[in-house]
Amino acid sequence: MPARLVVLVSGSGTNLQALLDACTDPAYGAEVVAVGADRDGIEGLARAERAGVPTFVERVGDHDDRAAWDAALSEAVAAHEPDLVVLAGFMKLVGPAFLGRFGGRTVNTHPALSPSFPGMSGPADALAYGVKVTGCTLFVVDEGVDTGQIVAQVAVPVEDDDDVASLHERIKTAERAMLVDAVGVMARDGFSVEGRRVRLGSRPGS
Ligand SMILES: Nc1nc2c(c(=O)[nH]1)N[C@@H](CN(C=O)c1ccc(C(=O)N[C@@H](CCC(=O)O)C(=O)O)cc1)CN2
Ligand SMILES: NCC(=O)N[C@@H]1O[C@H](COP(=O)([O-])[O-])[C@@H](O)[C@H]1O
Repeated sequence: MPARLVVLVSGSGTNLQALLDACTDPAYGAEVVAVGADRDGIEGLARAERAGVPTFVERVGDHDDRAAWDAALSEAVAAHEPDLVVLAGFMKLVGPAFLGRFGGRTVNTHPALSPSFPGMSGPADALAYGVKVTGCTLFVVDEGVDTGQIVAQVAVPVEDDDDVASLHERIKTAERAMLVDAVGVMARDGFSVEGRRVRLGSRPGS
């Protein structure tokens, strides 16, 4: 049985598209069973619809408070019975209700080499700092901001003439490959977390 993925997005969804494309190969070992978002009208949702994948939207403003939103998001995700939840450009912090249900099996892709440059502007912060190498990180989501245990990282050079857009595009090319590779291994072979360390391929027989 392929692993069931629920993917959460807030924007253009190119990382989601990479997963959708990978999942067309049965050997990949996973299927995207639903795509959720915190806002309407984004290309990420359109990509899911074109692929025939069910979608849902939970907007913070439609709920009494952040905790109610977090609970509603958790319910919407749970309805699709995921094995793994992938935050792929999802620009909201998930909270205690979500992590109580999906903690340890939710991963987020981030456009910087953690623990450097957490938050919503990783490429801009790396450029402003003047680093010569940045990259992308896939990590297991915890209650902090980009503090979870690291599953995979790929380094990306910063070029002298980069602006934020050119640097972010170079990172995103590496990020899509990293995401597809790591999620595929997690889906096929399992993973375990011991302290800060993530071990891939911990399923018996893998
Ligand atoms: N509990 C966690 N949730 C999420 C994490 C995480 O590490 N722990 N990673 C994020 C993605 N992220 C950057 O990597 C990130 C996303 C959003 C924010 C943030 O402050 N968002 C604001 C709203 C901004 C907006 O709507 O445009 C908010 O949540 O109120 C910081 C970091 C995925 N979630
Ligand atoms: N802090 C979260 C964050 O910065 N996320 C980043 O948003 C982009 C989404 O691209 P996509 O919508 O084309 O997949 C990705 O680079 C992702 O890492």
